[in-house]
Formats: sequence, C-alpha cells, structure tokens
Amino acid sequence: MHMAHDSNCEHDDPPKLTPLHTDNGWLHDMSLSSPTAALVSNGSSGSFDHSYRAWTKKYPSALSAFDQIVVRGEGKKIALFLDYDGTLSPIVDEPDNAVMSDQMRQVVRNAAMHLPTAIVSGRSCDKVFDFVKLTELYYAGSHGMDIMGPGSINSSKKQGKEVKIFQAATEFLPMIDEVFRLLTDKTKAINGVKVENNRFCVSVHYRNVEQKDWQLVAERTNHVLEAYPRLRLTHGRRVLEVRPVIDWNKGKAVEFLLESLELANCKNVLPIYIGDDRTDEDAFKVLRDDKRGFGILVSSVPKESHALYSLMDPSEVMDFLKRLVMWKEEEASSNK
Ligand SMILES: O=P(O)(O)OC[C@H]1O[C@H](O[C@H]2O[C@H](CO)[C@@H](O)[C@H](O)[C@H]2O)[C@H](O)[C@@H](O)[C@@H]1O
Repeated sequence: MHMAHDSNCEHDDPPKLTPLHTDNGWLHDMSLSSPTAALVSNGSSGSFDHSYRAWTKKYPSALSAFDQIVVRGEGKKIALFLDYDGTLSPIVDEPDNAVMSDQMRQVVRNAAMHLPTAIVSGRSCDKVFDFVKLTELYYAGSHGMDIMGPGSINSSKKQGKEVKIFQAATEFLPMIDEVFRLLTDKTKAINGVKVENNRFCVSVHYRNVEQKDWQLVAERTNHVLEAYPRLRLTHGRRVLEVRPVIDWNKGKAVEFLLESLELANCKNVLPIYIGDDRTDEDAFKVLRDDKRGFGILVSSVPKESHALYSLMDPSEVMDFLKRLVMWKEEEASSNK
C-alpha cells in the first residue's frame, strides 16, 4: 500500500543523530517523522498557523528579512550552498521522481553565474547531477563524501574517466555495495520499502511503508548493520541513512569547498547554506559556530535548527534565489 503523505506537514526531530542499536530511539524518530505528529501536537490548522508564525520570530523568513540579509552581504562575495531534495525539488513519494523544474534550474543557473554555487546532497553525485543537469556547479554528493567541481561530472561521462576533487570514503565502496545488496534482500518482503544506493551511503526509504511495519524496517536494517561496526545510521525525512563512521558530513564538505574556492578565512565572504533536512544541520552549525555565514532552513513546520532564517518550501527558495540574483546584478551595475 502506498500511503499518501502531505510532505509539507512532515515533521522531523531536532538535529540529533539516532545511535545505532537503540531500537526505541529509531521508532521514536520514525514516529516523529509522521505527518500527523506535527498537526496533532499543534491542534487545528488555526493554531498550527499561529505556532508557525511564532516560530518565524525565532527563524525569520529569509524573504521578509531579505534587506537585512543583503546588508550583511554588501561588498562581500556570497558563496551559495544548496541542498537538493526538499530544497530545490519538492518531496515526493518516489525518490526517482524528484525532478527539478525547468524554472528552478534556470534560477540556479543564474545564481551560479553570479555566485560560486554548490549542490550538497545525500544522493550520489551522478544522481543529483542527472536531476540538476548544470555543469557550472560544484557537487558534493553522498552527504559531502564525494566532491566534484564544475564540468567534472559531465566531462567524466564524455571521457570515460572521473575527475575527482575529493572522496572521503573510497575504501568503503565495496562494503557499501555489499550492504546495499543485503538491505535490499532483507527488506524486500516489506511492502513499500525502497533501498537506494547513493555510492558512499545507502538510503532505506520507508515513506511508502505502512506505519505498522516501520519497526520491522528499523529492525531489519539494524540487524544487517550489526555485522558492520564501521557503518552508522542517521535519520532523514522518512529515510534511514547508512554511512561510513568517518568524521565527515555536509558541514565538513562546506568547509572543504570554501577552502578549495580560496574563500576560507576571508572576511569578505558570506556563505549561505539552504537546506531542509537534519543532515543539513551539520552545515548550518559550521556556519553559525564560525560566525561566518548562516543557514536557511526550509520547513513548513516549526522545528529547532542551527539555521538563522527560514523559508517555507522550494517555491520560496526559488523566490529567494531570484531576489539574490537581482540584488547582485544591481550591485554589479552600480559598481560600474
Ligand atoms: O541531502 P538531500 O539532497 O536532501 O538528500 C536526502 C535524501 O533525499 C532523498 O530522499 C528524500 O526525498 C525523496 C524524494 O522527494 C523522498 O521520497 C524521501 O522520502 C526523502 O527522504 C533521496 O532519495 C535520498 O537518497 C537522500 O539521501
């Protein structure tokens, strides 16, 4: 059975990682991802609107606070980091159908013409590139474990060889393939489960699984991972993510990209990271702790975050990017 979910009402837990082998933690987190959890805790849609408005006092809309944002960016080079799912494309039931609109593609292309721009995604670089199709961007796939520069994915396909900028977990590739096959096999009897190979990590999707079977998904995944102490589990939007136990995440990827772009340790740089997922919190935190730039959380439900601002959904992300480009263009022409 495929459960219809209103992804806008999806609630995720605060950005803490679920420890492996703690069954209650898993199920608790999985339940909190249920669409009803947010609504029930907020009562009617009226009080829901009220709590969202109250929440935006703490995390102001990046559209309403746009003037304040550009004051911070005046005379600075803005580096843009964009998550993919739930940020540039709406959340949909089938991960392979999470296409990006042509309009959004054009907006991101325009942004990349003015600002160094990177996509930072849990998906493999190849998959996210197949959706985004823009050669002028940096791509940090597999939660930042696979970083490629402008043109490298496309040219690697043409030339039959990959141009790697950085891969943090190459030694894990055989293990990840093995675990992908095992997880596919061990969960195949559960209706609605989808196991996705994201090269340096594996996603176990339970979005289309009946809630009564969520525990089974968690148990089977946990059981497979018991034999792999060098892998750990994190939790995204109705997805369990298996990844290597290495000190690397989207935050580290942002730091790495800033270094590569020679934008680290520069006072005249303002990095902005836009994302919707718990894994994006690592990047929000890096920017917040360094007091360098800031994160913008994409969420239509109140949640705690290391981000400074918020946007409701991908359409607001598009509006924000358009305004940012217009402002950059005006700034460039007034400097002529
Ligand atoms: O870092 P991201 O670019 O946000 O990737 C995180 C995961 O996104 C995808 O799953 C999520 O989006 C799907 C399509 O809308 C949705 O069906 C799923 O429930 C979400 O969890 C992707 O499929 C995963 O591999 C990524 O890790």
